[in-house]
Amino acid sequence: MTIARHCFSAPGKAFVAGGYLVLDPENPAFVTALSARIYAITTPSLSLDRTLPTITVLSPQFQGGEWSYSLCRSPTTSFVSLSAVTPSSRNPFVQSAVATVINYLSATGALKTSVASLRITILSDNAYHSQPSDPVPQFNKHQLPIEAVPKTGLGSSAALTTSLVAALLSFYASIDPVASESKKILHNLAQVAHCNAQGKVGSGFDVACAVYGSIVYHRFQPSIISSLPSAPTSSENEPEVSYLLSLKNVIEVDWQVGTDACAIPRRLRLLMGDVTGGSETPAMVQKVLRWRKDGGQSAEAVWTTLGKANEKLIATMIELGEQAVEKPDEYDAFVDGIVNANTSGIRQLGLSRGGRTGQLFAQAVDAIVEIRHNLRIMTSGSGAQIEPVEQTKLLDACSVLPGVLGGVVPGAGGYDAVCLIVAEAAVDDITKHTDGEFKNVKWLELREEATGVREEDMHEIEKFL
Ligand SMILES: Nc1ncnc2c1ncn2[C@@H]1O[C@H](COP(=O)(O)OP(=O)(O)OP(=O)(O)O)[C@@H](O)[C@H]1O
Ligand SMILES: C[C@@](O)(CCOP(=O)(O)O)CC(=O)O
Repeated sequence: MTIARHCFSAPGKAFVAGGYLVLDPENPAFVTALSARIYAITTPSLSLDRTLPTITVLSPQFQGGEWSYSLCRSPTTSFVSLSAVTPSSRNPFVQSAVATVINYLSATGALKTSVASLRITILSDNAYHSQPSDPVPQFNKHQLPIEAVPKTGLGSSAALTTSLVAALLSFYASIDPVASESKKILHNLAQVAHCNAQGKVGSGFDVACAVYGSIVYHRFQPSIISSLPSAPTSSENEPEVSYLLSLKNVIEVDWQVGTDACAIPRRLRLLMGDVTGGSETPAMVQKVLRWRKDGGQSAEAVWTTLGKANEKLIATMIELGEQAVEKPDEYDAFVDGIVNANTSGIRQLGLSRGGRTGQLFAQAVDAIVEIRHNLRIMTSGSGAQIEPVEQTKLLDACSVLPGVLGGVVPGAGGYDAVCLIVAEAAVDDITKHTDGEFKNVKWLELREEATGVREEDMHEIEKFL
């Protein structure tokens, strides 16, 4: 008998524009999906003779990467409780993904009465975690538990949760999780599971990007998730029934999230520079929100102007993408000309020639300058180090390199990374800069890959198992 194995993968993210403002559902954020992915491979168990089916998630790249849960379904309420077979090692994201999907499927009636056991193997691209400087194999193995391996900030928990939810939906409900009609359910389940595991309701841009790929994101109202009761921990009929009902409602209702596709236009590249440092996002969010609340009209004016600059960058990227398709000659001629020009040179060229394409390039440069200007006002006003002085120097140094349209501190900002938009043909020369202003930068081999969750060809993956 051949075992039907499947593999679903989801990408990491770069949060290019819209940090903080995205917490208001009306504001857009530009989030691009990256070439770094997390893969979840299902292997069904052949033995169906267990009284309690188990779901085992293995993450063989990390020490102790095995989390196993026995499932027990209440015959009266259909609530499924999980008991950890490996209680000493906890993985909140794995546990939450399993509990949320299985209970949702139990609530809808899609979960069969005799549930088969399942093993899911996780593989994650090396880019998610810091690697030693010597060459490492693809899917490198670490000698430490997952929580102890330093992260690079690409949204590993969102990609993990999304690929796991996709694998579980496919196996237990024969749902094709990557079909466009199922993506809403996949997205909502992954958001609920991710928020529960994180213990907070964030804006959800990382999960949305893992599902939909590169997008203009508008968040959901946080009350959608915060209104969901916590999963009952002792077996009592009434809370179990009401939990399942609420879960089903929350997953199936329209969250009105914005997930329109928006990618970096062809022949341009997103270039990420890792800057060794770290930032505490929740503390920064608190400072920014306090500054906005206490800052009166002047803070509100900065918030609004920054929002307009974000919208301008997004609209420009969308229109440039259209130009690249509809006016390929004009577009290509202009892109050929910017490889030797720096940020202000590209702006000049754009204003003096290049037709609509040139105007759009100049507009992109301006939008990035305006975003950075307002982020710096927010930095000094709030005390949150969004674009700290060191990052200002680095971004300014980047903008005098040929082929650089501009760059920002991604996400919440801080000392983690810089994110540049550059001409593809200039990448090799830009990444040669590793001294002086660039001495703390590690140029990453990542690129944008706009696709969200997808099913992989098992033949390609098999060799890594
Ligand atoms: N390959 C993996 N295997 C198992 N668990 C993983 C894997 N990758 C991530 N996780 C889970 O996600 C947790 C990391 O989540 P966390 O939110 O701290 O990081 P992140 O999503 O990468 O953050 P950031 O938003 O800064 O990019 C790990 O401790 C682990 O529980
Ligand atoms: C500040 C914020 O808008 C972005 C945080 O992004 P990151 O964790 O730095 O990738 C918070 C959020 O969107 O949840």
